Parts: sequence; structure tokens; C-alpha cells
Amino acid sequence: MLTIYSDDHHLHHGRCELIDGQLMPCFEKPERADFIRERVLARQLGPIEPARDWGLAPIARVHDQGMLDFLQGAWARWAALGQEGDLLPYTWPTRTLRQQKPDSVHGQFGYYSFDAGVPITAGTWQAAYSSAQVALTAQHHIASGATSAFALCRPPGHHAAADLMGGYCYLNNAAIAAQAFLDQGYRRVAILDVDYHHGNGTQSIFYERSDVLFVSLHGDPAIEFPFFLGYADETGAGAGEGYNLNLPLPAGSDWPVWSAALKQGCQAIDDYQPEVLIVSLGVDTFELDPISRFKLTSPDYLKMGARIRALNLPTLFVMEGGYAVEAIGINAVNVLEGFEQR
Ligand SMILES: NCCCNCCCCCC(O)(O)C(F)(F)F
Ligand SMILES: [Zn+2]
Repeated sequence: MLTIYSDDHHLHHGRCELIDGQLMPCFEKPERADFIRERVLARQLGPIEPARDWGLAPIARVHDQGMLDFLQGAWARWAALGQEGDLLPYTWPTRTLRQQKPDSVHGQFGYYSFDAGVPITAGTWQAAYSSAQVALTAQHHIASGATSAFALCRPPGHHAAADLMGGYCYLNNAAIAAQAFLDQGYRRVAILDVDYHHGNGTQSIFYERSDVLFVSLHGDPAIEFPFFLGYADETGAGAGEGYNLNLPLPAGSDWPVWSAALKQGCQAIDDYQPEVLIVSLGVDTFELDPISRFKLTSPDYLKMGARIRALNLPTLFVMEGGYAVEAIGINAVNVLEGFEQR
């Protein structure tokens, strides 16, 4: 399997995030992608190629221009104020407040985000831009006839909505790739999100459309981030009614529980008969993940890959989350090796 990877991800390294009332080092750190890349090499999964640059246009097919302009220009504005620390949002236009973009860089960041887990540093824009180019390059490989590809994306993307950043996500790599398939003539794209957290951004981008089926297995939003989307009664709207399937699962879910939901999700994908499958591959479902509460084991990821392969679809794997860094390479590459029936 071909892996697409960009060293630009090292340009993004947030200093801290608020966890349980304390400022802690960011869990979403450069070592995550380095460990996965090393595992790809160690297991001789296949070639690793750099991203090609497809420009801003395919990103702008998914994201609001105002958000893109903000993200691209935010650090320069922040630095011009003599600031050196990370730029972080801390006020959001929630209930009773006006959905009007202020002039302040902090006010605009709150306007374009939904949580404080998105530090902007000097290299964040370049890293996020290149992460999207990684997904687009892997998408091109599949559109050119390959049966699979791995977009080793960092930063991740599935929490990012058209005009909202959040949950370590800035640009929605999987959604950008899905839209590229559709713009290149595909008629039906399925996205299977196996990250521990609900892909609220991906869901919202395609919620009113029938050309993308979104299926997500995730921690119950009643008790888990992102809290405010991901319930089972969210089945799509308008033309998209019936093209969104959320499978929330309780804390402590292990392979028997999780794989039963996967079976249901795969049935929905099979019923939809897509021409291509995108997998938002988060491995924070791992039993030792520091911020998540499922109980999958490393061998389970081999079975996950094999089950996905049984769908018999051209498949683009897009890296999302996973924070047990010592095992992230094993778990992510196990999915890919299980898919390849190695
Ligand atoms: N007490 C823990 C607080 C954690 N709050 C933020 C969780 C973000 C999860 C991000 C992710 O893993 O879903 C992605 F794939 F996007 F990276
Ligand atoms: Zn996650």
C-alpha cells in the first residue's frame, strides 16, 4: 500500500491544552506521525511518497473562505501584537450571543472554532495545508486506479466543519478528499469514521447530501467529546435524510461490542453501494489511549482492517487521532496490514 506523508507536520506543535483544569502538553504532537511513519517502514508496508501541491481550490470546495483567510493570516496578526505564545480561542458565540464576526483576532478565532483544542502557532497553517495535500495526493492515487492508499495526515481533520476548527482539527482532510472524488465524477462516496470521537465536522459538511454516506462509531456524545453532535437520531436532513449513521457506544466498549457496531456500519455502506470508501482512521479506540475509553487491543486492529477489506471497495485511509504514542504505529499499521491480508 502506498503511503503519502509530508514532513511539514513538524511545523505544527501546540505548547499546551487545558485538560482537567490544568495546562498540559498537547496530546496531538509530532511524534504521533513520526512513529506511524517508522512503523510503515519497519513493516515494509510499501513506498512512502511526498504530497503534491493541488493548491487551495480543493480545500475551498469544503471550507468557508473567511475561515481559510483567518487561519492563513492569524499568526502574522498575533505576532504583530508582539505575542510569542500559541494563539488560542477562549470566547465562542454560543446561545444568546450574535453570530457576527468581530474585528479582534481572539473574537474571530472564537467565531471560527468550537473548542480551545486548536492552538495556532507559526507553522500551523502550513502544516494543516500540507496535511490536506497529503489527503488529496492519496485521493489522486486511488482516482488513478489504485485499490488503496494511506494518507498519513497530521494535523487531523474530522472535527473541522466548513467554517469551524476544533478538537485538534483545522482542515477536514477526509471531507476534502471526498469532495475531490465527487468533483472528479464519482457519484457516491462512503466515509467510515472509526476514530474514538465523533466526526462532527465531517457529518455537518455532508449532512444534507446523498452523494456522501457518513458512518461513525464513537464514544457516546452524552459523556464524550465533542458532546454536542453524534447521537443515533442524527440521520441526515433534506436530500441527505438516511445518509448519516451514528453508532455511539458506551465507555469500556471492547472488540465484541465495537465489532458488532462495525458490522452494522459495513452493512449500511454495502447497501449504499459507493464507488469508493474513505476511512477516517483514528486509533484512540485503543485500550491504553490516555484520553479515550474504549478497550480495543492491538490485534483487534488487524481484524478491523480485514473487515473493511471485505467491503471490496477502493479504500483511502486518512489518519485522524490516537494518543498512546508508543503503540500508535503498531495499531494504525495493523489496520492497513489487516486490510491487505498480510
Ligand atoms: N479530557 C480530554 C479532552 C480531550 N478533548 C479533545 C479531544 C480531541 C480528539 C481529537 C481526535 O482524536 O478526534 C482527532 F482525530 F481529531 F484528532
Ligand atoms: Zn479521536
